[in-house]
Amino acid sequence: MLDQTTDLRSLLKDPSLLETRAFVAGEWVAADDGKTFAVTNPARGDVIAEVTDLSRGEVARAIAAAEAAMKDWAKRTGKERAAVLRKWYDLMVENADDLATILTAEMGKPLAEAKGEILYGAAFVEWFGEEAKRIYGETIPGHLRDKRITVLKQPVGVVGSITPWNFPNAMIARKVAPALAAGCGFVARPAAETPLSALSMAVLAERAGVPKGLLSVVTSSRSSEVGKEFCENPAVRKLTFTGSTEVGRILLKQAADQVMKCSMELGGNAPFIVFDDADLDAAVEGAMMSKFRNNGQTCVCANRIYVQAGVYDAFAEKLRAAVEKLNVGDGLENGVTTGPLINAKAVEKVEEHIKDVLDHGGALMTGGKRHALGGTFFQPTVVTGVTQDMKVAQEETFGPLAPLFRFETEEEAIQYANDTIFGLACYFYAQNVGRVTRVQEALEYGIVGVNTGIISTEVAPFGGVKQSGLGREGSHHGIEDFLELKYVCLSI
Ligand SMILES: NC(=O)C1=CN([C@@H]2O[C@H](COP(=O)(O)OP(=O)(O)OC[C@H]3O[C@@H](n4cnc5c(N)ncnc54)[C@H](O)[C@@H]3O)[C@@H](O)[C@H]2O)C=CC1
Ligand SMILES: O=C(O)[C@H](O)CS(=O)(=O)O
Repeated sequence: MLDQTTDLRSLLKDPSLLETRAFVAGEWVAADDGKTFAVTNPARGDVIAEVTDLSRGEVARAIAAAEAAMKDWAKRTGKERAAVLRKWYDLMVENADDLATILTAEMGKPLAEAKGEILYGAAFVEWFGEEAKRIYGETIPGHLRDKRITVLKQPVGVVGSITPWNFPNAMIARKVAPALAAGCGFVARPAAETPLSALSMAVLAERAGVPKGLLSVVTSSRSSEVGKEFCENPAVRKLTFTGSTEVGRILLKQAADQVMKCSMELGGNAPFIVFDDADLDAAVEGAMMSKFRNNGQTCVCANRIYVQAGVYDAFAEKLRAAVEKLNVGDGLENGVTTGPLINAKAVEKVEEHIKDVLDHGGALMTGGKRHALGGTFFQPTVVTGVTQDMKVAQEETFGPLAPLFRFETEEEAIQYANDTIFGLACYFYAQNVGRVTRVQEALEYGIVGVNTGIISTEVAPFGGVKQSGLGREGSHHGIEDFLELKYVCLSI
């Protein structure tokens, strides 16, 4: 357990994994002006570390080092790059327990979920290490007898990465792995709430043999300053961002001045549809996993649960029973299924959505209030009688609130589900093959879970349509965004 007297290092098998200095140009550094920012444990509010707080000028140094280091790195063979990534993967797996403890300490998710995230993040490093050996170009039959056409795939250049607090390991891994596999340099700016996970990844990257300067982790509380450096520094040729659509828009506007390649993994508003031919027990299990994973703090969480009229009451009752079995507590405690929310603002968002439902005719089925543990703990909540005009239908709650909407027909469900500016993930439960085919084709989303509430894997393309983002991460598609195509026309 963490508290004022128990230092996080004392919980680790390898205390050297807890780094609080920034990793810049291959060196562990304090800020030039000595500034630091505090990292707190969300379960208790205790400060668990003071981390280097870099300014924009120091970020520029990291970018310059990445540009210099990638000259040799890009010349290495795919197999050579693969060997380094494989070693990094092996070290992540060997140290998974410590990485998970660090992650739970700064983010709050239960240790079992944190361990799952570490292995999920490591899987991207393993996957793209393998992809490094398969960056194939092509030859194209010439358009004239004396012309020979080839297409080369080359690294895009230095990559700037900005990631959120909710998956402080996997969101970086999902970006850095394809970037290094492609031959790029990489500068990561993790969320100020959760920098320790990124720093622990860098400790292991150094041990794995990632060349000095190729990878930097620029910890900073000044997110907009770092974003501007990424968008304005001519050495940066690619920006990869995971976070809210609001911030994604800001970054896209900033990146436009340099016509910079951007990958955007943004907000969601996932519908979860239960048809009357669904396996209800399976649907409840899927809803629980989709809605309450990471305490509802994921961009692919079920944000709206639509249930066909004929099974609405039965589903609602089963869901209530399952929700009331959740065990809310400190993520470092064994058996806890649901940790704290990341901060007070997150609690206020959940309360605002619940109040709006109740003020407009909805009803509380279970939960609804701050948890007796205090702080940012909140009761897992189910509300019923929710309609499309309520806030929770249009905004991402990002917390443990399951709002139930009733619908009559398949057409109505599809219309409601698509009635949003977002298009990241959606889910539905049905068994009729005609319905499954029609619905999966009609839903306007980048990811569709059919009879499952969990879709996260390194082998599939993760990403959204509409205002949920640009590009895809993971799968063999995921490396393309870190490569440029070069067309060579040879006249003989
Ligand atoms: N599509 C996806 O895969 C994911 C989307 N999200 C979305 O992000 C939101 C929650 O995560 P948050 O971290 O609160 O999102 P956020 O968008 O506020 O912050 C994300 C990251 O951007 C940084 N940032 C904020 N303003 C910036 C600026 N002007 N310039 C540069 N960097 C800036 C933050 O410090 C953080 O590191 C939700 O909307 C959620 O759906 C979160 C995780 C995954
Ligand atoms: O940040 C997120 O919410 C993640 O992208 C969700 S997932 O990759 O773990 O599904």
